[in-house]
Amino acid sequence: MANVLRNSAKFGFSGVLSQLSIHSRHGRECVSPCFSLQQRNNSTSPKIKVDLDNSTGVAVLRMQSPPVNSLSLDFLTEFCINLEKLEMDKSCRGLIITSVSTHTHTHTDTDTVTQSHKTMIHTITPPVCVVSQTLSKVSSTGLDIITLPVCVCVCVCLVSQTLSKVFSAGLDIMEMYGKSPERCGEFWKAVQEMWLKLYGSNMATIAAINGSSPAGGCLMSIGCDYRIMADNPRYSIGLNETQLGIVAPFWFKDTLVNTVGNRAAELSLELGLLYSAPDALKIGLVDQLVPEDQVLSTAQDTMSKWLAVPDHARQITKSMMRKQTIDKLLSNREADITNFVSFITKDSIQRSLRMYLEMLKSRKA
Ligand SMILES: CCCCC/C=C/C(=O)SCCNC(=O)CCNC(=O)[C@H](O)C(C)(C)COP(=O)(O)OP(=O)(O)OC[C@H]1O[C@@H](n2cnc3c(N)ncnc32)[C@H](O)[C@@H]1OP(=O)(O)O
Repeated sequence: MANVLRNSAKFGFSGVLSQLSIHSRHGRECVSPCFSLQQRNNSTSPKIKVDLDNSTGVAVLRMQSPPVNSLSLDFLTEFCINLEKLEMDKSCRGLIITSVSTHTHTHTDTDTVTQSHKTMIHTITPPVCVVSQTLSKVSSTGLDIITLPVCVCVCVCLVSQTLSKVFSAGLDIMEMYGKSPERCGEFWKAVQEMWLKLYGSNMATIAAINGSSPAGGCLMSIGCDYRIMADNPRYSIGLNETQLGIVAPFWFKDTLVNTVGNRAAELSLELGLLYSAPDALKIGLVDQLVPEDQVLSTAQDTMSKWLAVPDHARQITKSMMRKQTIDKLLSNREADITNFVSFITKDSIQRSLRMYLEMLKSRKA
């Protein structure tokens, strides 16, 4: 019984990890050094960074895909792989999803070198910062220092692009514009997968929304168990699909109805409303507003309350609340993909997307 949700979500996509891996264009598994004794299972990859704190059982997943954390096929693939890894790790009980809080995006690369210096840190004017470390051995007399050449890790941080103040700008519109039906189908399957994994997760999940969160970004937020949003007048959240001339599918709608109720969802979806943080709180689209610099710490404090509830009781209850919604997509996945592909590839819809993209660009000018 305790695994109803997990089994339900896993049924129908066994071997997803391997399928997703071959879809990834980057396909780079993350190997990163351990910087903190508290943390393990850490991974650093181009679009997502995950830190699991072993002492609390809470993982923080940071989206770091400039400029706006849009959900491309590559991003979704990486997201699902990370989620699956955490789901399988029995020591991970809670997941916080957020966007990197700085304006800079970090590319991390690793290399091994041999050196004969003591520990040292070079800070070179951005964009390059080199950190290197070696081991030295002091003789028993304390007079001779035998410096051992050792393999050390060099992290090269390239400040390459700026990440806007967004949680996620939603689905990557470029994945839906001018693409072949096959590619659109592959993309949509990854969108489904992201939602199935998140909405059906056995972990307690909290969205720490530290930026705007339209459409697919909102879906990701309402796929979590709890939402904490930065109280910043610049940020908005909602399922605004109709504003793009497209239609949110039934499982986006169901997730919204489960969160805010039928009437608010109806208004919200038909008008494609994007809510300010206070308005989102008013309709229950988010659960709590806090000053921007407290979003993550509040999520961590809140998570400890969620984890105080015995896992099995929380998981069975979550399953009871969400299983029907999940099963509806599981039993209609192929039809949903077919619908999406035939809808999105229509000339009229492609024209709407082009106009929307032009509008986004002209707003900048
Ligand atoms: C049956 C079909 C169902 C499909 C369901 C669809 C779900 C979706 O999620 S559709 C995507 C909906 N998303 C949006 O409407 C958000 C659009 N973006 C924005 O409103 C803003 O970009 C912002 C508020 C998220 C951030 O604003 P700002 O910081 O001012 O950044 P810019 O607007 O200048 O954007 C920078 C850069 O990024 C491009 N971009 C923005 N959003 C997307 C996106 N969703 N996909 C792809 N690209 C996106 C934007 O065009 C800019 O590009 P450049 O001009 O080349 O720099």
